[in-house]
Amino acid sequence: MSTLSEAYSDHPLHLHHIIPLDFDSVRTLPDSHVWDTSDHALESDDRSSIPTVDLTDPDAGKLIGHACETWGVFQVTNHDIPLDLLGEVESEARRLFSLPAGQKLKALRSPGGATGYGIARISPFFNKYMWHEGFTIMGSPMDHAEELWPNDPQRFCDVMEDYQKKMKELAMTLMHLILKSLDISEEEINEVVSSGGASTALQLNSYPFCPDPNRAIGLAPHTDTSLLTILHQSTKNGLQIFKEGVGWVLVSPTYGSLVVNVGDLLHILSNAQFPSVLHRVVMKENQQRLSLAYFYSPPTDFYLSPLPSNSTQIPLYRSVSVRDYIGIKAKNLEKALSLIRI
Ligand SMILES: O=C(O)CCC(=O)C(=O)O
Ligand SMILES: [Fe+2]
Repeated sequence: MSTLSEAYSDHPLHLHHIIPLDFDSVRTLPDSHVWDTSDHALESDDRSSIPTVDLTDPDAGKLIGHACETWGVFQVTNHDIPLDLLGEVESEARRLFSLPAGQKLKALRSPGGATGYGIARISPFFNKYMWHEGFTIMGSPMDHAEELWPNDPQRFCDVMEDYQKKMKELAMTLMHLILKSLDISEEEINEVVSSGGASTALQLNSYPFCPDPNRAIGLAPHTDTSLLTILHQSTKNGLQIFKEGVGWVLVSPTYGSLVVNVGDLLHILSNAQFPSVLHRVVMKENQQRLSLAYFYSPPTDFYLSPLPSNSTQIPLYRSVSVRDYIGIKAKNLEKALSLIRI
């Protein structure tokens, strides 16, 4: 079975699309990082209507299905992820990003690699750089942790592995509820969501203190490639989602709740019933912001097509393997979905 790492190795990046700026060394915003931010403050005050679903609610499945259909994003509470663990992962991420730039570069993602330290994978599609540094983990981060902390790599690994295990369970629970809401049979659900096979990645994101936040962007607008993404944000604002007919809506961090968003693969599976939500990170606060994004997808050799419960409808997308879709997205970014549209 091919892995997510192999899927990314087919699309190597240039080093200038991997190496972050040494954010501590600059006192003014370099021209390379200046964006047109004129619409960043144009936020809808519809924020209170992003649905929040209590996972212990007997109607959780229906509410989640409705949220996926109307918003493509919701917040989830009572998710069983210990708040202490969320705090520990955040503090380990903070410890990592606080290292001197030279130290972080020891764990730099390789050009054909998928894991390690580097800037956002969407960077090659933009002519300016984002005010962002990230660290990608798939399974054990031991190799990179040894480069960062030769004397004490274990603590980081233990926390990250525990978090990925719990996130995977939560992602599977959510996927079951979501697919059930589409009237998919248990058998078909188990084909998509099986504990043995999944492609997952944990992305630690840091948006460092910025000398001129009003002219910078944290993360440019994009959709996630995953089936779904589960996001924890630190206490700082910045994440906005785009809702058709409404505009950009701020998703304020709420203590203890996680943000769940539909990605491209679930959009395809739902035959476009669920929007793959466009989102971005704007620089709203004059302090570092952290987020932890967990991406959940089927195995890379899994073929996705709109699910049979939608067979009364005309399928809007052709069948595509996860690996091939990752390739199409790596080359075409936001045009990827239109390229597999029937
Ligand atoms: O930092 C955030 O709130 C969003 C991160 C994100 O969109 C991503 O990692 O794909
Ligand atoms: Fe994202």
